[in-house]
Amino acid sequence: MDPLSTTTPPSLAVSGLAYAYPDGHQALFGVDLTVGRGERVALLGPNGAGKTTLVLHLNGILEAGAGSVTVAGLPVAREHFAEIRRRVGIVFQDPDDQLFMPTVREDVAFGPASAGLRGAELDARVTEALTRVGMAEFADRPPHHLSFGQRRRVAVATVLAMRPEILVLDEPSSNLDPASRRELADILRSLDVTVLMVTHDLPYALELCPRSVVLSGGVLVADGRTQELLCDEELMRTHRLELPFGFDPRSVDVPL
Ligand SMILES: Nc1ncnc2c1ncn2[C@@H]1O[C@H](COP(=O)(O)OP(=O)(O)OP(=O)(O)O)[C@@H](O)[C@H]1O
Repeated sequence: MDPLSTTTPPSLAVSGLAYAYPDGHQALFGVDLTVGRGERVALLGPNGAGKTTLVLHLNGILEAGAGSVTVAGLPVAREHFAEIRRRVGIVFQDPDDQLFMPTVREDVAFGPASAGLRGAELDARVTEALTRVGMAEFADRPPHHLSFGQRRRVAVATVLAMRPEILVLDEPSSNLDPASRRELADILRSLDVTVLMVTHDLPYALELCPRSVVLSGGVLVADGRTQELLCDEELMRTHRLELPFGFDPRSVDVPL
């Protein structure tokens, strides 16, 4: 056993997190969630469950009404925002929300350059991130000349270039054709990083994430092996989680 394992803090620790929007709508009720280093966890739940609200607490876009969030032991608090935003890399559903520079290279360099990296170190960081998503040969292309699937991979690279502690993906498989979907799954599986993936695509969750948690009505109602949760018919029915017609979660070879 790794002698550090008892002392290294988890990538993410959410404790008693509650939040009400300014209009009074209570979106989260005392959520507890711990994600260990290198885990890949799917965050499942019906529309309006509070998934986005939870994610927006991870890098301080929303401030906890009660409870706490820490990332690798560092509290998500105003005084740590710069470091927290480096540690928590969020890939939004629409890559065009993240790509705004004239070239792919400049987009990927933007974060590390803002953090002070320069010259050869910056170039190496950009190349490393683009190589990890299989987009190195596109470095000098304008992002808007790329396909949607390629832009999503570049959006992942912009986040990886910051060497995040945790990669948070919002619906990573949406709008991808089957080949791009599989390629992105291969990329995500190859990364040595903690992943929290918000998705309604249950087969994708099963393929990529050994563990899932289910949020419903602002409450974390299940936490376990993805395959077991997807086979729990009552859980699935109660929380409006539906598998595609004819899809049998038992038939999939799942990652350990
Ligand atoms: N700005 C806001 N003001 C008030 N209520 C909000 C606001 N944003 C979201 N909500 C409410 O908070 C609850 C949780 O919303 P949230 O967007 O976190 O759900 P979600 O699980 O991400 O849903 P989806 O799967 O549809 O993206 C919902 O009832 C939603 O209507």
